[in-house]
Amino acid sequence: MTCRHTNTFNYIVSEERQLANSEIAREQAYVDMLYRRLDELREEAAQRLATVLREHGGTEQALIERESAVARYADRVARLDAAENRLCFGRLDMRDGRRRYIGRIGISADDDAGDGEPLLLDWRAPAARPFYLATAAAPERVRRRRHITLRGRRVAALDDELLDREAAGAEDGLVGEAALLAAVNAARTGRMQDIVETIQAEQDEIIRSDHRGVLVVQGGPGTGKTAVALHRAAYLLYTHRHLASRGVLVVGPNPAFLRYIGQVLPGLGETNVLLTTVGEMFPGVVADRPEPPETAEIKGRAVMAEVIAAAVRDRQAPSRGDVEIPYGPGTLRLTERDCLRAAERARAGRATHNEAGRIFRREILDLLARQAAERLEAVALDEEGRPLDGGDPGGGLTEADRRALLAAGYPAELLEAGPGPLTQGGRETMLDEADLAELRKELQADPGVRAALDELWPILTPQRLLTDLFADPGRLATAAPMLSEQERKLLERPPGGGWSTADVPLLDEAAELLGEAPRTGPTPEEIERAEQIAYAQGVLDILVGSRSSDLEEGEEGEILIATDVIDARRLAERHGAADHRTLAERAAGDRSWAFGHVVVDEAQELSEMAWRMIMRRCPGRSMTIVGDVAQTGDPAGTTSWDRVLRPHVGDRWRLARLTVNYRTPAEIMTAATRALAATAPAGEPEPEAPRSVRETGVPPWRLRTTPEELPRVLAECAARELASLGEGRLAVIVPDARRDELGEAIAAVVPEASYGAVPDLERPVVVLGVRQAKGLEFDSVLIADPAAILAAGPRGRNDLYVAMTRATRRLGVVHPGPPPAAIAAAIPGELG
Ligand SMILES: Nc1ncnc2c1ncn2[C@@H]1O[C@H](COP(=O)(O)OP(=O)(O)OP(=O)(O)O)[C@@H](O)[C@H]1O
Repeated sequence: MTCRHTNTFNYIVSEERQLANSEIAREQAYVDMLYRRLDELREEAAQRLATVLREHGGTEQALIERESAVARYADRVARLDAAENRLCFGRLDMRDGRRRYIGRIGISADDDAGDGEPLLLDWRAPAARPFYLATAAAPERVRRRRHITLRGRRVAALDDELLDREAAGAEDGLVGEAALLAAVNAARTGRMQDIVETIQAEQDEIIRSDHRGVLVVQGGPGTGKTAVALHRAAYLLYTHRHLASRGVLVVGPNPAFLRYIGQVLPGLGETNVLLTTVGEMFPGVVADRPEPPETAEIKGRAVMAEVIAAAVRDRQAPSRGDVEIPYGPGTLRLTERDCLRAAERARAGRATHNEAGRIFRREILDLLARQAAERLEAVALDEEGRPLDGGDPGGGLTEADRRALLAAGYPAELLEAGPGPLTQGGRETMLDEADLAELRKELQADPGVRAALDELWPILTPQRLLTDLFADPGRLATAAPMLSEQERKLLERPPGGGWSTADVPLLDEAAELLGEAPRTGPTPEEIERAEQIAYAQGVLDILVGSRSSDLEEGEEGEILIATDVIDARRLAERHGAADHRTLAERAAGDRSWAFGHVVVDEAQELSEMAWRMIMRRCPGRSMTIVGDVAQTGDPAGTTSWDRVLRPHVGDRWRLARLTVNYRTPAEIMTAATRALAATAPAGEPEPEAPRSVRETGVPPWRLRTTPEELPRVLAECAARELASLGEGRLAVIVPDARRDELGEAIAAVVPEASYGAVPDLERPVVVLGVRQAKGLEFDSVLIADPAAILAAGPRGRNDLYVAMTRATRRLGVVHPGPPPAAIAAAIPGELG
């Protein structure tokens, strides 16, 4: 399918014609009025914000109200600022003669009245919907749809479609062809743009879907999956305002991609959104450790959940025979049965490992305390149970006992006379409950006992669990008998060296089972809070000091002063305890944050373990999942939506499809599909290629070189492409393993080139490893050494397909030696 211009009228504006064109002048007047109103609203919101920021004091309730007003007005200011660029982009002329202007936000003449005809409709409002849906075949009471192009605050062009059947004769469903073509043909900037002006009907359907559960959007390259997912997030935040308090999580494939899409939602005025990669989802962990793909693949398997659970269990009173603990002058003994029984009790409540550990330790300390108590008595009583110096056993220890016990190394506190006798073995003992509690405390502080307890049921952080597991083949063998020896070998590694992306879902899984580890020291927040309280105390001291110096001696104060009604803690709360972090910042630091909606982009890349982690972030299972199983590059990634989703939502998910490619011209799309088909394993169905929205008449090309010459030839090609590109961006996509080497060679010839772990996508040239190119797009793409991309792993063919479909205009391939079959099939002729 290609665009036609049957029923559109374009008003192309040059400086001279602009004034002459009465239509444009009329629209300009309307747009001027909208911007005046926008300025007024901004001014109002900024003033309100400034006023609440100036307020202080008052009750706790007033503080809370003030905080929420600050957040509300700051949000409003951000929204109004975001609307500046292309405030209004459309007009609908309805059959009944009414007009609706469509824009980035809704604006009415009187903001407080809330009724009356709006001056501008938010693109997400139901009344704006015909702008995206109306066609000549189904005009939805629309007579004319007008696209208004603004440059700054000036109307630069108008593009009209008349939606009556006679004028139209159109039935292929593309809406606003001229505006759409202008958008898809525009030079790329390295940052994704929003598509509010040209959303197509099949996309609108998904963006506004009222499906509350899991919505999967499957579509080929360039069909707007990312764009649709982001616009859906903006739509949901607008339509269901309560979502803003839980926020929306967007999970993308890599940091470069997040930067690429990073401004779309703020540009739509939505800020309660956290963008993240899987590797960034465990607070406090930076997942930058490289790892062989085979290891990552094993770590991504669902069975690793069982491995982690077994690894945790293996740390709970492992049966290693009786335990002897040196204590005081003797030894305490725990039998294996004692330990197992305590472990059973600890596990009975289905508590997390660290919570259950508290129960286990209490049980064991009880046992040890009783043993120690018996030993105490043995020292203090003769064989018949009589006190050594004739004292009364029920009445506590005599002075002589005390001296003997102190000399034997028993703590002095225990030898204080307790409140009453304790029965042990049917007879009264010298020690009562308070003594036993004291003994427990002593035991707990004893290094020998602590070491034994740590061995039997250590307090574990996820990091410690995984470090110990991977560092110890014995532990691995116990926890992962379902893996082969060779697979376990791939998991082994010495402690230290940081974390890989595939470790992150395992850490998260472990955190679920372990629960919070009791902290040994204060958190930075607690330290800050203590400082706030100390400061507040200082303020109170000054107040009290000055107040008392005003009073005569003995005079009672009648005037209420601060300390009469408030203490330091509450004063600190009033002035410093408000959490000023944005919702996204708070959510990013909190592993247990439950998001209102989760968007997963390039979802085919996620491993089964990563899905488990993401599902935990969204207990309500309100999700938009977008991806393309034909683009799966990660060996642990998805080949079937049903397979990955079934364990989490059964069959309660819906599939929507996108079929039109807005990025890749037909010539390139055909080549990419041929390359994919040429490498298809036997029995795999023909890949379904999305229909490109346009042809460019520029065929992809390929050039043969030698392995030695590749860096030089590639750099020369990059320089040539850049020169012919003018505005726009060029990507050189290379095998992952050669990214830096080839990046350096290219940068030596083309100094504008950026490469590295997080390259600057706004530079004219960027060199990317093939996995970094996921989800991105460029005006021109050069692919280097396709054979190495294909050979890099089991999903090499998908990676090559992704690389080929990143281009919006031109594609070239440079291959050392003969082309691999996929490239020969895709691009038959070689450049001379
Ligand atoms: N309705 C539209 N109007 C204008 N541009 C659009 C429209 N839909 C998509 N596009 C553009 O098409 C390009 C591809 O969109 P997007 O990146 O969302 O596709 P995708 O399906 O996620 O691609 P891939 O899976 O290959 O990464 C983007 O430049 C996007 O802005």
